[in-house]
Amino acid sequence: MTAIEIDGLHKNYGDLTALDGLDLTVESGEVYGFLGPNGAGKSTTINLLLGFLDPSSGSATVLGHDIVTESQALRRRIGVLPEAFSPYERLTAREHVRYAADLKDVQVDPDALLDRVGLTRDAWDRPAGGFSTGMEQRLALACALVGDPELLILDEPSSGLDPRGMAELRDLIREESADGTTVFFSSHILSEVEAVCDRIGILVDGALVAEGTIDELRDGTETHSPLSIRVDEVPENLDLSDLDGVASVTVEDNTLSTLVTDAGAKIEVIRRVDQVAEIRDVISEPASLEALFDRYANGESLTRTGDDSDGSSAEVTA
Ligand SMILES: Nc1ncnc2c1ncn2[C@@H]1O[C@H](COP(=O)(O)OP(=O)(O)OP(=O)(O)O)[C@@H](O)[C@H]1O
Repeated sequence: MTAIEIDGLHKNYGDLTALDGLDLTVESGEVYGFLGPNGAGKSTTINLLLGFLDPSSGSATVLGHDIVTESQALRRRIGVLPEAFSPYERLTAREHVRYAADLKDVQVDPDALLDRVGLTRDAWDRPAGGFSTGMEQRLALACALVGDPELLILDEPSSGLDPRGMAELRDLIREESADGTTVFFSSHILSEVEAVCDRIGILVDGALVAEGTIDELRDGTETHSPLSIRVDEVPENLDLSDLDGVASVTVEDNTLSTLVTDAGAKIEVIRRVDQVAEIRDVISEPASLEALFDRYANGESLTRTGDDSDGSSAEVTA
């Protein structure tokens, strides 16, 4: 079954096109990471899905409900963590959760939910006006979980959370997913969604530029992976310029650091170096997630390690 079906969605704010014909499908039970740089249109998409905005054109359904004509019915079945959650200053944490339950017309055990999101017991009966950003975010998450929703829509859920809070959030998403809940969450950090998402969609300028598992995204574009080779002594005039797929080479002490596009290029580099020097160690790493995201989101070329200005490394012909 399909949890979210978006078909040619456009949203204009005056002359500005925020969504430019977005097509996207999220299957029931999936954890879908909705990635994009600032201003890509992630929050606009979420606000449209929740019926808070009307599309300029196109259509979408959430749990089978049309987002324009059936938004009230669908909101009862989903849990939402909005981008800018701002608690009622005078209401306590417990009162917030009870209020969220009243809105959905469901029974709730506030203590169990507040405990689950890691809000410490001493904060449960304090007015939320004095909460830190991280506490506010945990409270928002507790409210989103009210009524055991079939679909969780989380807009930048880790903002304001410290590393421990982010790890707990990942655990919570995994638990919800194991229970069969569909999770759709937005972020602009690929490493954050990579740990929990089945699939990732990358939104740029209001349209998807890539979609798939992290491995599919890696296979779908040319990214540069670091390969370092430590040798007994780096020979002078080492020239790798004729090798395909070698983006850059730098030397620091006895280590050659290269950026290469594929496994074939790695092997060629190692062979060439092996002919002229004694190899002591080889370290090969996958392309960084940041590089992968940049590649899709900004079409940016990768940072070249030979650009060091302090003179500690030198560029070799590549
Ligand atoms: N109410 C509005 N009126 C006018 N323009 C808007 C409005 N809301 C959003 N925009 C513009 O629409 C575009 C998409 O914004 P949106 O907030 O959806 O992006 P986003 O991907 O969620 O960004 P961020 O990661 O910064 O939250 C941006 O150019 C933004 O300035």
